Amino acid sequence: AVRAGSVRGSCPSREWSLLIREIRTGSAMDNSPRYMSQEEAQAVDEELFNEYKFSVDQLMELAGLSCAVAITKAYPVSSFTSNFPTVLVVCGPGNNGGDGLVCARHLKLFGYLPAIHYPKRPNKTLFDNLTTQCQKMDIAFLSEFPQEPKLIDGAYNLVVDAIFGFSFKGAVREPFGNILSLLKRITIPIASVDIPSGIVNYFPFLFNGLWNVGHS
Ligand SMILES: NC(=O)C1=CN([C@@H]2O[C@H](COP(=O)(O)OP(=O)(O)OC[C@H]3O[C@@H](n4cnc5c(N)ncnc54)[C@H](OP(=O)(O)O)[C@@H]3O)[C@@H](O)[C@H]2O)[C@H](O)CC1
Repeated sequence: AVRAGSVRGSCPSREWSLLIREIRTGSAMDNSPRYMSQEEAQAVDEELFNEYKFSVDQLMELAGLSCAVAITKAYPVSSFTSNFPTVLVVCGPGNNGGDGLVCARHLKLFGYLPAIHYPKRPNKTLFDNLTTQCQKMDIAFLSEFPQEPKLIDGAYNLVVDAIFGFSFKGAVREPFGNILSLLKRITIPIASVDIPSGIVNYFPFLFNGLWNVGHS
């Protein structure tokens, strides 16, 4: 459901080589994620929607909850050095962003202090409702993204990247280009929902048709 890592320009080579090995083998280590092709993922989607009658709301709730649970294991509140377990959740314009809204809600229930940046909101009831639910839980929405990496490092313990999932393509458009370039320069960890945003641009030859099956 969630990948710990980053889209940093100077990511440690060991992290990248592990990632590449996982992608190539699909099972490099115990507990490593499995991967399927984009076509296989679409076929699973079709089956879940058409044959098993799941709704997108259901799948998104499971995805967001799974991400929040994964974060409690990878980044427990007790591991933070700050007294305030703040987390910045950055949500994109598609369903990956919806996963992030659900994740933020569950993080709050798990004792974290999430804040959300959601700069491009789709005009759909599903996303309006998820936004309302977060607001009703007193989760702050930041209208502006902090423009200095040190401001993010100083105010938060973790960033949840729910910007782009498997429908990202092409050169990144604003305001997300600016956001990704700032996230490359922060030092706190980034937990990515489904796949690290922007990583396709780093390894297009690897990501041609390969996607994490753990996203839902
Ligand atoms: N399959 C499942 O079981 C579930 C998956 N979930 C999650 O949903 C995402 C995939 O969601 P989708 O909406 O298809 O895609 P994204 O979240 O990646 O967002 C697509 C939008 O992003 C914008 N976009 C695309 N490329 C760029 C770019 N280069 N620059 C800027 N913006 C870009 C674009 O929006 P526009 O408004 O700009 O047109 C796309 O529409 C999957 O990864 C899972 O995380 C669900 O939770 C349900 C279950």
